[in-house]
Amino acid sequence: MAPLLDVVDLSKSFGGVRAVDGLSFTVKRGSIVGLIGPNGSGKTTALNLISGAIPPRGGEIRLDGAAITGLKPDRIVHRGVARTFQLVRVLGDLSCADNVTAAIAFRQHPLWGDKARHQATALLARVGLAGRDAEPAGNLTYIDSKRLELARALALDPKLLLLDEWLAGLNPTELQEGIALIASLKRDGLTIVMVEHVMDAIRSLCDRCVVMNTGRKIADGTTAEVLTDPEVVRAYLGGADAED
Ligand SMILES: Nc1ncnc2c1ncn2[C@@H]1O[C@H](COP(=O)(O)OP(=O)(O)OP(=O)(O)O)[C@@H](O)[C@H]1O
Repeated sequence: MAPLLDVVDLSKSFGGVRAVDGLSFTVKRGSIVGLIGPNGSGKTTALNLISGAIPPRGGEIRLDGAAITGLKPDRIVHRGVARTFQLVRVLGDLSCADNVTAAIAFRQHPLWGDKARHQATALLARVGLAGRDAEPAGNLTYIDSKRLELARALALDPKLLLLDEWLAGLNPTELQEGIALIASLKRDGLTIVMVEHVMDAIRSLCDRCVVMNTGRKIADGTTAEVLTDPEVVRAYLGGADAED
């Protein structure tokens, strides 16, 4: 079967910095791929290119066989890509339910009124925020604001979910809950690309990993293969960037 996501020779420079330099990889439908590498290796830039936040200098991105390269973020959402951000983005003055209904209005086939509210309630429950509909988002703890941001991404009804360090900064108990939640999204059929430094999460969730260093791909394979690759160990796992 054709891959859900096909990234071909993608490039982006900022001034003289080649943030993403000839990056190619594919993501099979229903799989979780980890995008890993040291700080500044180009991972977030790659997510920004796939989600349309910034246009690439060169290369192509195909979703379900159709090019999405250079489309505006709202068009890419409509094609089926949603994301979370490294620094959580929720609307702090609005209730949790209103945060999710606002996102539902941006999907390709929006829902309104009661239908949107019911869907928001279900999505909040899905991410572990059952019964929290009326709570102001600004009152949430760090993990709960991450859960809410995930509900907002799911509200866009994606085929492909991009997670930018969604598991960063969680305590050990929260981390296990977060890993279980992401695993349950995969069981529901979602395809996921996750930028992550938390090695426990990468080991337990990712079918494959793509490793970047200074904008280039240095390894691509099953998680077990990649994490024992001598070049990966030298560039990343031996350094201080990976978290146990
Ligand atoms: N908007 C920008 N303007 C200028 N340089 C940028 C910009 N965004 C990223 N860069 C540079 O591009 C390179 C790749 O950055 P990027 O944030 O993609 O790396 P990363 O692998 O996600 O890092 P981290 O793990 O720290 O989040 C870095 O050298 C960074 O300084």
